[in-house]
Amino acid sequence: MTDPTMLAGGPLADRLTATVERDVATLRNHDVVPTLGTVLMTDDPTQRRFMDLKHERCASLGIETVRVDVPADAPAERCYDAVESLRADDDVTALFVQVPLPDHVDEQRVRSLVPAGKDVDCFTPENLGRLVAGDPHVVPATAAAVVRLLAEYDVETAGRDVVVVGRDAVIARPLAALLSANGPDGDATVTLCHTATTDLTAHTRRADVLVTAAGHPGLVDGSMLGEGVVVVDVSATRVQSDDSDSSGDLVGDVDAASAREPASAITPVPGGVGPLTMASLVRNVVDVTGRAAGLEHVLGAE
Ligand SMILES: Nc1nc(=O)c2c([nH]1)NC[C@@H]1CN(c3ccc(C(=O)N[C@@H](CCC(=O)O)C(=O)O)cc3)C=[N+]21
Repeated sequence: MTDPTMLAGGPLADRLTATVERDVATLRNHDVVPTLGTVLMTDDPTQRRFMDLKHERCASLGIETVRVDVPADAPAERCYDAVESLRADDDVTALFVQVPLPDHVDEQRVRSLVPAGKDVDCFTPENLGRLVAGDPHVVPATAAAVVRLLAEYDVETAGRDVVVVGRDAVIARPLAALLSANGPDGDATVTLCHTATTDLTAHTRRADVLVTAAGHPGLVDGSMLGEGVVVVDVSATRVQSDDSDSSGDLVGDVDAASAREPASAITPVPGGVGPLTMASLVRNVVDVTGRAAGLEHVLGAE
């Protein structure tokens, strides 16, 4: 058996990021400063680290940031107020709310508080609706990352069976809409599997392309895969490694060791979808900023 192709996201992410860097400079030459406002409401160190990475990346590209962190046990109003303050701040050109939010926060209310024109994650009802209708204003960073990765490695989607494990509104559902849309990078037959799916293996075994976004390490192993499947693992869960001094390893939902045998291609975790998610997010920051300033035409195509 030949080893599977490694679907590394880094090289494409670097190319995409280079175009973002040029566009930031172009916008600044037009006196427009791309500025990302973020809201994070969690005590989870992994989620905090993801947010740190976003701010570091923005800083390195010349994108300003305004960061609002709310403790996980604070009243929900603190979260709504944070979004409203960034909404009202004219210097903030782009807005990102990291999920998951605590259970006592009404996520649907938060979605409605984000202005569609500042939304960089297809979080608002309007932008989600446009995406499902086939006219996206902005594509969620993670879903965009998966589509870009499949295109980069010439993984055909037309007419093929794509099985997505997950049903959330930031990754799984938008991704299903994109991959089943009429046209390039679409035309797939998409199945969404989730915690109420009775026989997960029956679905994963017949997948041509399997996308996992459940956040459950080990949920899928090699025995659940069909021969030649392309595996895209979106999840990145931090687990304690044997080395108790380390902060732990990032792992996906798929047991990579046993998946190697059947898979024809597989994403590494980390180094697969993650770097492309970051690049897609900063791409969106520049796009919504340019659009709001009427400078869409000066931004370089990717
Ligand atoms: N509304 C919303 N949209 C999101 O897109 C979203 C979110 N909420 N909540 C949290 C997750 C997590 N996320 C990541 C982004 C980049 C990396 C990334 O850059 N990963 C690198 C490095 C990881 C590391 O070194 O820790 C890699 O996988 O190679 C990972 C994870 C976006 N998320």
